[in-house]
Amino acid sequence: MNQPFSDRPLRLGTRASPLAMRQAEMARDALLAAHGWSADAIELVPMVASGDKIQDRALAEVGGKALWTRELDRALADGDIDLSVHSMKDVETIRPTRFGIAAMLPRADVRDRLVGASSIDALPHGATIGTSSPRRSAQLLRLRPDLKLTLLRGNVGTRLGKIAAGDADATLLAAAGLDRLGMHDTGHAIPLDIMLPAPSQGAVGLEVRADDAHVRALVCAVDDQATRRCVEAERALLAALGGDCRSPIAALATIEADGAMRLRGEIYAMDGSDVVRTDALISDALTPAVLAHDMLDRAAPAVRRLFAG
Ligand SMILES: NCc1[nH]cc(CCC(=O)O)c1CC(=O)O
Repeated sequence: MNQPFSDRPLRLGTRASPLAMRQAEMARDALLAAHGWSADAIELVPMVASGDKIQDRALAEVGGKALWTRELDRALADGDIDLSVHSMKDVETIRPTRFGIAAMLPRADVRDRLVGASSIDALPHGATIGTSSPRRSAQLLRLRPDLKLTLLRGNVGTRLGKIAAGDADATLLAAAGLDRLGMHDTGHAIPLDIMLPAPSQGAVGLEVRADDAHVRALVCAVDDQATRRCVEAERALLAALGGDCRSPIAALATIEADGAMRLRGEIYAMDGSDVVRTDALISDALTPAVLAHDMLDRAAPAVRRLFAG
């Protein structure tokens, strides 16, 4: 088959931010290559998400991850687009059952990068860090209680501009986003043993209507199974914790040399004063949900009350 439909291109919906557009192009290129289609077989449909219109308040205050997916969801449900491309990190753990993630692209660098200093240790005493992420705030305060946190929102480019303008001394950004925007030399990667990423960081997902077997089959061709397994485990941990984008939670699953899956997770008190960690090989008995419940059992009240699990 040398085209997705006999009479029209495949319509791929995306947020309109530069990073989202770049990720949509990656998804498009992967689909074109997998099927040997010519460029006109796929049409990109950019949509402005409500989350992109709200720049002045903490995202957490105004309604969570649905802000990033609402417009795309409506277009997908209505058939205006055939699939939507998401940063998996921004996708709610519980999605409408009428949709399904049919593929994940190979995962990028999962680490965070510090922009404005060469390392967390090198930050001056009392430095101001701009972020809107409860996870990054808690992790930074855990390492450096002297740091001041200030809200920094907007697209990657906007945030970098605010650092350059002196709104804060430094910020943390996902290496994946910087790399995809061609900013390979921006910032300094924080080692994973110092800072664990957000669940799903660095993964791009392609979502389809669950009842659309034709598009699902087309999209499955670009699925990276190792990425999918790992991201599903991280999302299962997040779901069992009852966490959302307001919860200070980090998680990373990796496939070990022998094929076993290692899952690391951390939940924090908002001010970093407390942390509960897990680091285990996943098995039939030791599932992400079991690890989540064990973490909550061990958590002090200040941590546990942040989670609904
Ligand atoms: N919440 C915004 C967001 N969603 C996905 C990424 C980066 C790309 C990724 O993690 O896959 C970013 C920016 C950031 O955290 O620096």
